[in-house]
Amino acid sequence: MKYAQLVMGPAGSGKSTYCNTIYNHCLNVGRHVMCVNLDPACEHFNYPASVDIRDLISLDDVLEDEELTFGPNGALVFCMEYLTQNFDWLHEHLNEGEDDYFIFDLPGQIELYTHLPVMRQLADALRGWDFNVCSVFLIDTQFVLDSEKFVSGALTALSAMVSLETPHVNVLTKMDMLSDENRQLVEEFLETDPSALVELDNHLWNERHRALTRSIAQILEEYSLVKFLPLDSNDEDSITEALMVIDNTIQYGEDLEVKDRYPEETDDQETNDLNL
Ligand SMILES: Nc1nc2c(ncn2[C@@H]2O[C@H](COP(=O)(O)OP(=O)(O)OP(=O)(O)O)[C@@H](O)[C@H]2O)c(=O)[nH]1
Ligand SMILES: [Mg+2]
Repeated sequence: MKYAQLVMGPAGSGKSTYCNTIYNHCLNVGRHVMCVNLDPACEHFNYPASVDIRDLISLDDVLEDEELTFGPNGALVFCMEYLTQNFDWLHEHLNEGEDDYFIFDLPGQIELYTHLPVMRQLADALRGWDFNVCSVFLIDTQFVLDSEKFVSGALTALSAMVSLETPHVNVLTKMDMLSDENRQLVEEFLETDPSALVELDNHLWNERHRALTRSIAQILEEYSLVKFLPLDSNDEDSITEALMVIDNTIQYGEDLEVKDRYPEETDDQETNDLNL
């Protein structure tokens, strides 16, 4: 088997930073993972990319083409559709071997996940090449502090989950940016459920639409979409914990000894307990 994390989420939610954080963490613990940039519009990222879509097609290629007349969003969709027509290129460049683990940095345009088929086609192609695929949906922690934003972020995550049909993990990014007070609020939220969050908020819109938000919260609970992993990229323990949940979701290392998965942590009882 081979393994793939599809890192998705709204623009600016921290996808490229997450890829870099996981890459560096794995490097530090002696574990081999590879990053793939599939954002044709990106200008900069810090991880070394094993494959970069811009070698196939970049947003600028499309915007500068005299025969194509797209704005930036149409051009991005064009690039992603071009990728789906050139999956052979991707497969050849991944050149994956047994047990290889890839992290895919994806674009932030949300329509790519919610109602265009390209991401589903990518997930299907990877599954066809014997990858275990897991969607890692990133949401900025600020969203959780505001129930309207939370409902909208969670529904987008749900929509991606339903359309991709991959195992799915939600990650709350930028935990390091929270004040102590807000961090406590988020931690309380992680232990409660969305309906409690909706009840807590006395915003005017929410007062008027309480029945609607309550129903939405109920749907989120029924789909078990209430599980959010907090990630503080400055805290190694937080990264280790989030990665462990994602690895379990992706079924990484079920055949490997714990010592091979976490080379420096074989004596760590907590690690062993969590993987039983
Ligand atoms: N403090 C802090 N800032 C973060 C974190 N993750 C991302 N950022 C910042 O948020 C901004 C967006 O991060 P990116 O990683 O580029 O987000 P992205 O989702 O890849 O963005 P797009 O590719 O444009 O959709 C950058 O300024 C990052 O430095 C984090 O964990 N903590
Ligand atoms: Mg990015």
